[in-house]
Amino acid sequence: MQLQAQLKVGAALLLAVVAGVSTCVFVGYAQGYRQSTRNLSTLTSYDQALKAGNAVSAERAPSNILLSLDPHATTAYASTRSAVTDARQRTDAALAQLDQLISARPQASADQTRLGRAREALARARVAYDTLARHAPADRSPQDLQAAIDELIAARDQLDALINHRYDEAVRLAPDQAGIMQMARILSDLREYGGRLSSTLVVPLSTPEAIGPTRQLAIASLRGRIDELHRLMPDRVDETKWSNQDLDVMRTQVERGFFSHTLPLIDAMVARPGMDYGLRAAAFTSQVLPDLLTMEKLEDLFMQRAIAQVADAQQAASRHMRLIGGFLVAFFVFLLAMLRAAERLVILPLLLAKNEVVALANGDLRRAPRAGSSMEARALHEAIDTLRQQHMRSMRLAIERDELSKALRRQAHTDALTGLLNRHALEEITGDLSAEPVRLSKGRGLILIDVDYFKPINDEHGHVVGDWVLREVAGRIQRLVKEPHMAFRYGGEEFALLTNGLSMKELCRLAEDVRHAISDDSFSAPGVSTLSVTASLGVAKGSTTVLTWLDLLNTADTALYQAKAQGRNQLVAAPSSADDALRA
Ligand SMILES: Nc1nc2c(ncn2[C@@H]2O[C@H](COP(=O)(O)OP(=O)(O)OP(=O)(O)O)[C@@H](O)[C@H]2O)c(=O)[nH]1
Repeated sequence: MQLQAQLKVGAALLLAVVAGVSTCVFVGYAQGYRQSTRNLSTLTSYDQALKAGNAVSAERAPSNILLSLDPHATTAYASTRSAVTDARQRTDAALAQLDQLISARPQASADQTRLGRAREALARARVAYDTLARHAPADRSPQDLQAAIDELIAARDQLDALINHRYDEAVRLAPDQAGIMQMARILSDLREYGGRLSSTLVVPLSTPEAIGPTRQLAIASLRGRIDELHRLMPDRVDETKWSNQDLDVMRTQVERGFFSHTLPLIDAMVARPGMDYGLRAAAFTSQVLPDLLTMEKLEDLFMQRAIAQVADAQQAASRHMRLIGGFLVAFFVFLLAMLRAAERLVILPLLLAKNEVVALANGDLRRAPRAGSSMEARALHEAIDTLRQQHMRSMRLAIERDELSKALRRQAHTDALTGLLNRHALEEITGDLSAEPVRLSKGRGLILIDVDYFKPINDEHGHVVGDWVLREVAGRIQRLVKEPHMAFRYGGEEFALLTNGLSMKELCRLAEDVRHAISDDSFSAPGVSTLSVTASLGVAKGSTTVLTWLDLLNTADTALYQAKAQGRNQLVAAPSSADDALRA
């Protein structure tokens, strides 16, 4: 596999492993996020149920005050009426918000039924209150007053069922928050029971009338329940890790207000003999209300803390998810950048270096484009440069060797005196004449040229002049020979002219030209004024009877011998066969 492909596979595997591990961690955080989102939703709907309960409880105080006021005589009535309207609006808004929250939850129908019942009871209670409020205080019977209060309590009871259900679900889904939710529940119940307790005194205080045994029993039951919840409170607060300065301050206010002021006040009023309670209903309710609201605030503070903690957990999970997502993207980008860098810094330089080496091996000595500036890439390029230099040296040596061998070959085939090809060169063409005869093409022709009476030239003028004459003769022959014909010094004062493609007639014409070239112009060798030189020529051509090189040489030699014998300075052409003669 190529390095590039290997890198890509490696990067893909690495990415898969990192993505796998990150996904596992991501899934963990995603579950945490989902869990905290669900917890948040559960806590929010539980909190809203408590708020709706508190709103219904809170509606009772101005409503009860209203029932102690004269609709015609007091300005207090109008302001209380307005407070009732505000309280009802707050209740309706809280119930509407609760409705919205629970309808978004799974299996909402049971809670919606409970909410519907609470609304119906609330509507009945409001009608009862409004009817009574229109009458003068003297026309309001204690029974009707109690009935209206009971109807409002019934509305709160309907909500209690819903609060219980929200509480159960919240504890089931978010057991971590169970302590705080229970604490909020206790405070909500305390606020409600405290409100109910003070409501039990509204009728006696408004009418006024004595607290009868049934009411005594109800008051005792509520006091018992309140004491029980009060006993539970410290444990719950200690168990939770929610205690901090704000909560402690408010908790102290609740203790000082509700438990040390309101309850003793109620106890004292209940304990008073006769119908002189010391306080009218409106004043009593106004005194009690702030302590109840402090409890409501404490409960709200607990819930807000719980919600804030879950929201923190949700945000932390979301932050971690984003962090992992970001890490994955960054890692992917990093891998991509590494791959690119590897391509640019390693693979591309390697590929280009490979191409350069291949080109070098194919004889291309040019410097190819290169990439990479790393130490390793530079070392590779230096190695290629060294290779190139060695390659150039070897090529130079090869060329020199080739030229040398060509020169040697030329030298071996050249006659040193005349510069013509020598006999050895002729034998390269004819082959070894003493060995197996080599067949000859019919187009081949041979002219043997022998200088006449050369020995006397040597003898008379010396060898230097003899050499000079030989060179001059060779020059005159060479000037007449054109490609593809070739001239040789055959030996001593004898020359050979090997032709190709000439007819016998053309061959004879060439031989005649050679003879004239030697004999027509006298030679003026150094130290010798004029010197007449002639030559005898024997001409032969490949034919049906002259089949081999040996035949051709022998035939030309015989013809030359004949020319010498016939008086020299002439040419003799070896006779051809009849067919050949015809073609010639
Ligand atoms: N100067 C010189 N003489 C050479 C060379 N090679 C051969 N000779 C001489 O050439 C002469 C040849 O003489 P012969 O064979 O008797 O022939 P010729 O004198 O030319 O007589 P014919 O061929 O019969 O006309 C000899 O004296 C050789 O020494 C050479 O390279 N230089």
